[in-house]
Amino acid sequence: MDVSAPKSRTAPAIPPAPGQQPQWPDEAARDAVVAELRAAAPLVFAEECDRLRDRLAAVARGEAFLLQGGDCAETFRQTSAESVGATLRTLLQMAVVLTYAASVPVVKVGRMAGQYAKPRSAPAETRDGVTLPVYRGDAVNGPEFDAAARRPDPRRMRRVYDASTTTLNLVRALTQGGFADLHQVHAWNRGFVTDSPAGRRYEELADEIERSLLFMHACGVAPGEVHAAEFFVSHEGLLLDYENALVRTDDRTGTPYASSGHLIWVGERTRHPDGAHLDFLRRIRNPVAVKIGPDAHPDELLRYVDRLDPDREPGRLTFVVRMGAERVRDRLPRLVEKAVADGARVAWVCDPMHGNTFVTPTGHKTRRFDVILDEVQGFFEVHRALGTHAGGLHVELTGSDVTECVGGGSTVDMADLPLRYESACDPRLNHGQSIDLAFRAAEMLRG
Ligand SMILES: O=C[C@H](O)[C@H](O)COP(=O)(O)O
Ligand SMILES: C=C(OP(=O)(O)O)C(=O)O
Repeated sequence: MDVSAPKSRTAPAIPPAPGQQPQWPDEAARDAVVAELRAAAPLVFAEECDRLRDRLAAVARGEAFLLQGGDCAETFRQTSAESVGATLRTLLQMAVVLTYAASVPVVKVGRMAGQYAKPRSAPAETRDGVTLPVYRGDAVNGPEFDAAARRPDPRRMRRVYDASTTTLNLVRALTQGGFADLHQVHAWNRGFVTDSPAGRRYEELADEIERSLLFMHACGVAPGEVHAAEFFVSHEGLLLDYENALVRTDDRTGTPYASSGHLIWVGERTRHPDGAHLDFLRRIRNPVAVKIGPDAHPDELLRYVDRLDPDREPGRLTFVVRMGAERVRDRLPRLVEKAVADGARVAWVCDPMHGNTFVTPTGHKTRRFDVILDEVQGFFEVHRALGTHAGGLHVELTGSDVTECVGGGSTVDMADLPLRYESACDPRLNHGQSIDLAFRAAEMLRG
């Protein structure tokens, strides 16, 4: 069990994350749900988590690239075969673009089957003079702006478990049952807009892949390897009642694992090195990640390494950097340098979404595609200059043609935002923008 005492380090004091846990109004109901979850079957298994740790070790060593993506906030309403299938297809398409165009193995991880709880900047929101608690994700309350919906309801944690079970069932069936077969590379694009530059580029690449597969078959190479895709799920480990209730001990080793998802991360707002969320990560053997914002101090990163990865084991710890395009070139180098000098063997991944959000005069939270791309570019530049590996991308995206981020392959502009703004929380890249980003990132990776 990973509970070694951290070595002492100095780090600036950051206030402990206040208020990101719901105040459940009905404690007896909370206890009853927690008891149910404690008795429930695990959603993921220790062996699968170990396999992902091995894959992420390759990322940390510079031999592979992580693609992690999905909704900002999953919702119960969208737990459907159509929605899960569209997100999965988008991620498979992006992975194929990155693999083929940059010739690196891509580790595929969804922000799926558990991404139902959201940290928020403010505890309440006001509309037309009425103030209500903020929406904290379907795990806690409802998005509708009325007092009953916004009241935290612990029974929602049971629904998270059920929705995650359904999503995982779909993911497992789709990735193992022929849907993810590389021969379907054209079919993955069916139903999506193909007359955009990114869509056309994808179709060309799919033609090339088909020709390569035919060539391989003609040479007698067995097609078995391309029939299924290895796919993992991840979410922010925010709601500690839920996460603790789903910890299971691995029979093989007696070690605790989070059974709520393969990879669990702690977000920018709850990453206090002495806080309860870090302590949760410290107690589980899954691969774990910490989001790193622009104000992170190098000493803090060393504390994360000491706490979460005392054995400096590649694959155990990933830093997901989300600085904002304006700051990444300036602030990331000293963090990477210090961590490397300390012997950390972490994977470095870029989240180009969370540092680049702004609200339009119409009240839509959005992000500009060019700015997202600029942060990715800055992230690559920093790693190239330091001789370290730009290990992956962490993005909020969906397989639908929503209009939530502006610019990019499918040219959504500000005036389009109200047309299909469907996110329950932050703006996501739509299908075309996601494919566009994959092509651009592949160029950077190849370069
Ligand atoms: O994913 C997102 C977070 O919950 C979000 O960025 C916080 O958003 P807020 O600033 O609207 O609360
Ligand atoms: C809230 C999130 O990110 P961050 O913690 O980086 O703000 C998120 O990824 O959903």
